[in-house]
Amino acid sequence: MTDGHQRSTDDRAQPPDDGDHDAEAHRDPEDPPEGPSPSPTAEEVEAALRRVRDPEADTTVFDAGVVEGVAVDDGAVTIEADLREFPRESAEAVSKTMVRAVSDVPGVSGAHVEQVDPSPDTEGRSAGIETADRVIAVASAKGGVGKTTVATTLACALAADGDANAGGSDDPNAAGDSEGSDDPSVGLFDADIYGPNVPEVLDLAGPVYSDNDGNPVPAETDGLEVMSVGLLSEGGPLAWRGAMAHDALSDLFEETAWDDPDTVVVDMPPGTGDVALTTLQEVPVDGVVLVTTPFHAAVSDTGRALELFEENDVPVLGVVSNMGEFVCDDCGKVHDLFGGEDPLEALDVPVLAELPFTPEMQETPAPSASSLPDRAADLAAAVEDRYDEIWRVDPPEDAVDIRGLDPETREERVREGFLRTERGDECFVVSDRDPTPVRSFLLDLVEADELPSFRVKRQNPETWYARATRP
Ligand SMILES: Nc1ncnc2c1ncn2[C@@H]1O[C@H](COP(=O)(O)OP(=O)(O)OP(=O)(O)O)[C@@H](O)[C@H]1O
Repeated sequence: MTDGHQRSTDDRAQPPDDGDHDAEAHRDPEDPPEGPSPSPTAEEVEAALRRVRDPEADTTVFDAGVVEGVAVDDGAVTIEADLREFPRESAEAVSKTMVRAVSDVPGVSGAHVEQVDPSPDTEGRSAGIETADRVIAVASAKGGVGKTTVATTLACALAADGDANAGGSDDPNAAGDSEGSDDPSVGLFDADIYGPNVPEVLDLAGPVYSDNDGNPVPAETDGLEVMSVGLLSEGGPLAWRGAMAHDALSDLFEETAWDDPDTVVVDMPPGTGDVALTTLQEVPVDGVVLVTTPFHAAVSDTGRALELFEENDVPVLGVVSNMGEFVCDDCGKVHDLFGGEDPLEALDVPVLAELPFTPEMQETPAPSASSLPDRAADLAAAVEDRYDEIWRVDPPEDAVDIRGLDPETREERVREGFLRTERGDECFVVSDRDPTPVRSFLLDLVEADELPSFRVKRQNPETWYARATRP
């Protein structure tokens, strides 16, 4: 991860403005070796960089102003460069060529490129996924069923909807960006650390900048903020396991500096393994969208994933049935790819969308209403409706409000409220912090092993609702 914001380029070595340094960088190969070469000077390294051409301009990377500084520390070279103007592939190629050129300088033990001048928009951010007003996870029991496709499409459609409302509605209470500006209000977090494909799907590349506190700032595409280990790992395959994966993901959840998003969509790791469980334990997920193909084996695995979410008190918003049919280009006929009865009915959750197999869904989505297929907007609308059905509840008049109270009084109020609730009815608690621990308190109180239901919802970082049904 780069930390360009914390780096000063004022003290960078100034490139020489004559050609003598080329000669300095080239030692005579006939000279007898004198043991390990000493660390080169910044000028020697710069001389090597002066031979690297800018593929976008008829000049060198130095003359084009791409290289902004060079630091040499005991043979380790840091090339400070501004590659933002290059298309992704060219940026990678230029980086590699610069590193190669520098590595040939005697005495260089290693070299890497650091992006300077981070995006200016790093002020006023807050770290941690809980700064989002709501978190929607997209999960699947099996790999390859279209989870990432659905997560990116959903995030783009929600962002496009926010933009449309922010820019085009006269209604100051319109949904979308609560500030009424066109600032990004939707984030996409790629938690699929074993196959972080989101950057590829959205055609995004690193480097990842950091804010003034050193926290990673999401990349941005047309107002959609995106964080992914794929942006941090330079695209190499990730072979993280167990604790390492857990730590990496936890850090990224805690440290990513978002710009006050209304919604963060999380592309979950496939399946119900350790990393998926970590996500559930560490992230306040307000609802999950399950993706499956309508094939009976995939659907029965999806049923197990559904149970996992329910056990963790995460409401299932519904299921997306993906790639169950395709529309023939020639005859226009819809072909059912799996046939037989629809096994999704057995899941007993709303079907939010049935997406056919279509090249349209393989295109790079963008958070723009004009470029997204109608079915993307329909999916977002179905998710919003279902979310509203579950969560947009006003606290009842007799809700137990424990905001701002000391711990003892909080306990007392919750005890009174719960014992006052009829058996089978819901007790509603409003808190200023995560009220999850209330659950075990209530279980002890009524000496039960389980509550018929217990749901926690963060309305915003200062207001949480808990709804507990009395057994
Ligand atoms: N409705 C669709 N129509 C056509 N192609 C699709 C559709 N949905 C997904 N695909 C394609 O199927 C492939 C797998 O999709 P995707 O990467 O979204 O699955 P995934 O469940 O996230 O996979 P993984 O488990 O590897 O993370 C991709 O090439 C994607 O473009």
